[in-house]
Amino acid sequence: MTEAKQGAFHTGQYRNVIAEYGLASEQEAAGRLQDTWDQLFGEDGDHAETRIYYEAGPDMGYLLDTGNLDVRTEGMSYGMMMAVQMDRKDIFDRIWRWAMTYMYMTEGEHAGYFAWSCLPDGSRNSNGPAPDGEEYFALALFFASHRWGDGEGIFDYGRQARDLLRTCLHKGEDGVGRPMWNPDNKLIKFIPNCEFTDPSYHLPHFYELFALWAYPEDRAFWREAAQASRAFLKTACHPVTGLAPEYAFYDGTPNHVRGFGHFFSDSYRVAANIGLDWEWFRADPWNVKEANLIQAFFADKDPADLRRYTIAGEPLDEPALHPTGLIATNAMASLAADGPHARRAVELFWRTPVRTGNRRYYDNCLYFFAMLALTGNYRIWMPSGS
Ligand SMILES: O[C@@H]1[C@@H](O)[C@H](O[C@@H]2CO[C@@H](O[C@@H]3CO[C@@H](O)[C@H](O)[C@H]3O)[C@H](O)[C@H]2O)OC[C@H]1O
Repeated sequence: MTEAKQGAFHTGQYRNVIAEYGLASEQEAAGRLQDTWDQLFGEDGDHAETRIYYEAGPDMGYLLDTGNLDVRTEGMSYGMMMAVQMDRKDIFDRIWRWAMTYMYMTEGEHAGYFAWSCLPDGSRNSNGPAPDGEEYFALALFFASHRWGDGEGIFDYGRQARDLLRTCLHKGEDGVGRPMWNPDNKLIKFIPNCEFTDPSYHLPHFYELFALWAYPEDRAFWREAAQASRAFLKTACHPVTGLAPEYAFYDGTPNHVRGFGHFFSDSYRVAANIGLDWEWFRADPWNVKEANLIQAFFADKDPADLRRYTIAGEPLDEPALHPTGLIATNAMASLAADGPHARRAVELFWRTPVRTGNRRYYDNCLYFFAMLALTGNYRIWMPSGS
């Protein structure tokens, strides 16, 4: 196996795996993507059973965690990434305005970050941030800047992204608060006030782009962060099953605090991230091996009986809370996988509908990302003229 490339540049290629596998024509795949969007964003019909996006007044909107009845930076930043990929500036701006109005903190220890959980009326459940939200906000803002151009104030997307990333790295240098990335090992933390991590927060393919577009003094950090996260993931993912825990220490060992040392909801995103990193950068052949391992682990698992697993692969006595999300992320791994299970994982996803019921939010977020990615529509938006 070769070493991960330093400062890899993007491939610029976006496979339509659905069409490639003959599951649908390109036109049918595009139609399914649009239909999925409509179901999640409540367009072209009510879609009360499937939607996760709701308008709030004349110029705002939010994604609701329908299981926890709150609005999370995770979902809001995902919604912005979905909207920019779908060229929906109207919805992007509504979500961003809601986030800046209710979630953005201007005072206290976490000033400059976003409160990770609010009620739909905008009141805060917590004044703490969750770094996965900030990293998705930042890249969605850069893509918006490049796709639509910068506006004024909070709609000066590029500046908002750069300022946010500066806060994420430099917070605490004046003695107040803490950074979201550990300055020494360059790994993202689970929350600023802790010294462990969440493998699913590691997005080296985002950091490669932050290294191009952050303030110049921060770019070297992001290049190193991409390398550090790729190296970290190798330690966190089990060498036989490929499964990662929800929380891990910086050396990759599972952190079992409050039961988060097993393969469960957060962990699913690792497979999707591995796939997209490979699609965008082809930086490290380990992604291919890892995607193959995860898909091999699930090859003999009944999709109707997915469970919580130890990372060694022992099933625990608890069903998966988000089986549709797991099917989606395992399929997205096929962007990298070249093994015998890559096709089956995508076929299973393609015949799985979006989720209904009160736990649908997380599943349907992961489902939409997989639909974007597997139809060749989860793209890097470069600055115009580059
Ligand atoms: O303790 C909180 C911590 O919980 C928070 O993490 C966010 C919530 O969990 C993560 O995703 C969830 C996966 O399980 C599904 O059931 C939920 O619907 C998802 O929201 C999410 O990635 C985290 O941002 O972070 C802040 C800590 O203080």
